[in-house]
Amino acid sequence: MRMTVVGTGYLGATHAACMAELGHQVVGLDTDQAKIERLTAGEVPFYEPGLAELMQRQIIAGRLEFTTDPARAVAGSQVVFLCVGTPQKHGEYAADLSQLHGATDTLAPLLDQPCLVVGKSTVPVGTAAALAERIRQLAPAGADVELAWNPEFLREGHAVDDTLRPDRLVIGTASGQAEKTLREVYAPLLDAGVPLLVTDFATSELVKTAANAFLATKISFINAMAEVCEAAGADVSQLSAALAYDPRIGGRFLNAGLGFGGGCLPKDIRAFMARAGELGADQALTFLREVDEINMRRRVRTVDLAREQAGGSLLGRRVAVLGAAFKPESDDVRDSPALHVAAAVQLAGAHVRVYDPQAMANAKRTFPGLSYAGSAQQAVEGAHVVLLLTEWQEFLDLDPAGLGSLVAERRVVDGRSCLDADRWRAAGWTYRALGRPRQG
Ligand SMILES: NC(=O)c1ccc[n+]([C@@H]2O[C@H](COP(=O)([O-])OP(=O)(O)OC[C@H]3O[C@@H](n4cnc5c(N)ncnc54)[C@H](O)[C@@H]3O)[C@@H](O)[C@H]2O)c1
Ligand SMILES: O=c1ccn([C@@H]2O[C@H](COP(=O)(O)OP(=O)(O)O[C@H]3O[C@H](CO)[C@@H](O)[C@H](O)[C@H]3O)[C@@H](O)[C@H]2O)c(=O)[nH]1
Repeated sequence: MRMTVVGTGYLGATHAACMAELGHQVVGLDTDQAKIERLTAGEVPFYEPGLAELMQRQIIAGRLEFTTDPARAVAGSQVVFLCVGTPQKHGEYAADLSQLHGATDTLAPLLDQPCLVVGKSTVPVGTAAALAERIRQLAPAGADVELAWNPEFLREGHAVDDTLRPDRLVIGTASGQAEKTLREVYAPLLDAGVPLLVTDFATSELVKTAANAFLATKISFINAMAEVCEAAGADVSQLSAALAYDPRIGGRFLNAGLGFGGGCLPKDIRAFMARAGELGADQALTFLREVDEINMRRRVRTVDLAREQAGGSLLGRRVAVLGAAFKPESDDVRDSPALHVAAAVQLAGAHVRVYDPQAMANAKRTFPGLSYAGSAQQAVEGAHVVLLLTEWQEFLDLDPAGLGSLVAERRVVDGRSCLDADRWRAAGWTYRALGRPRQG
């Protein structure tokens, strides 16, 4: 099937390559000329394991191409996926839908043949219904251009696998024809047993925001427990491990630490609250404000721990920050807790040096005022405190004894509770982690 993927960022580039992998003829469209040039050359403009190889294979096979030309992109397409960004509005909780409206206003007038537009971006409930109406008005093919909503659940760092082997597919549509088309698009996945749920527009939009709200709540729940553990002298890592044995609770998304960031969870729970308010259902989601606040307090508490480790003041102290990405296996620094903490520690008067295996370029662009090192070893040289803020495998593999010979003082804050505390203590380090006792 010939299809267009509009927006070739973290979601769209992955989706385009994976649709080609399923055997479709795919054109990726973006307004960013530089991005399209890199993609055309088979270069993925961000770090996502396995994506470059897949993309290059599909380009060579002639199933995948990229363009900035909207008319060329949609010519002859039976399906147009919308994968543009829906960031948080500046200074507000609500989602900024301008990319979505911009893409629709450009593309709909070009749709003069029957086709299916499929929204994948994360949107406030009610967006799809309004967009369907707008597309019908603008498209020369009128009612022959249908809309379906097909939210995406992929995680960065696992994007290819999550797209080719999703837990489920959700399709919001009122049209039997739209469902039939999407069943064809995803036929190899459905044949492999991936569950498909067909809902109305509103439910499909809500499944996505509810899923992210639940995940954020689970993380903030365990981080709230970490606060109590700190007050009571208990250990949140042991608590979480014990809770995980109950299959009704489960151990995933129960890692206490610096909390959630990235281009999805923080902005999605805020947009969800804003939309619920518009619908008069704001009371239903007041707990998400607490979820957000618990999460942001983890960043403040990490700076406090750094200060404690520095002997009461960060002024003039050298602090190494290991990690800049919002999570490992990604170069994404959108709302990165690691960089937030690094900037706050610098603001408190410390000399900060940051290192990340993949996110250096994005970090430098976003926080040009921070200093950066070329390796973990370079970052920790002469440091009074080491902050581990993103749990890259490279950092878990560090030898605490070897690292200890490079620092001025062996003091570490494990912001992700991911290091072997006993091993670090045995190598002479003062080890601190959120929600865990000083010793033991
Ligand atoms: N990143 C993820 O892991 C992920 C996962 C699931 C859902 N989502 C959702 O998917 C959407 C996209 O997220 P992302 O992380 O890929 O964002 P992104 O910012 O990386 O990518 C968006 C892309 O859209 C392009 N764009 C903007 N306006 C355009 C237009 N008019 N025509 C063509 N291209 C245009 C931008 O240049 C950019 O390349 C968001 O709604 C997000 O919430 C993201
Ligand atoms: O136990 C945990 C698990 C995660 N995190 C943090 O939570 C954030 C988000 O992690 P993750 O959900 O793995 O990353 P994303 O790639 O942002 O994926 C989320 O957001 C996407 C965009 O909406 C959805 O598609 C995914 O299903 C959803 O998991 C990161 O900062 C993690 O460090 C924790 O602090 N503790």
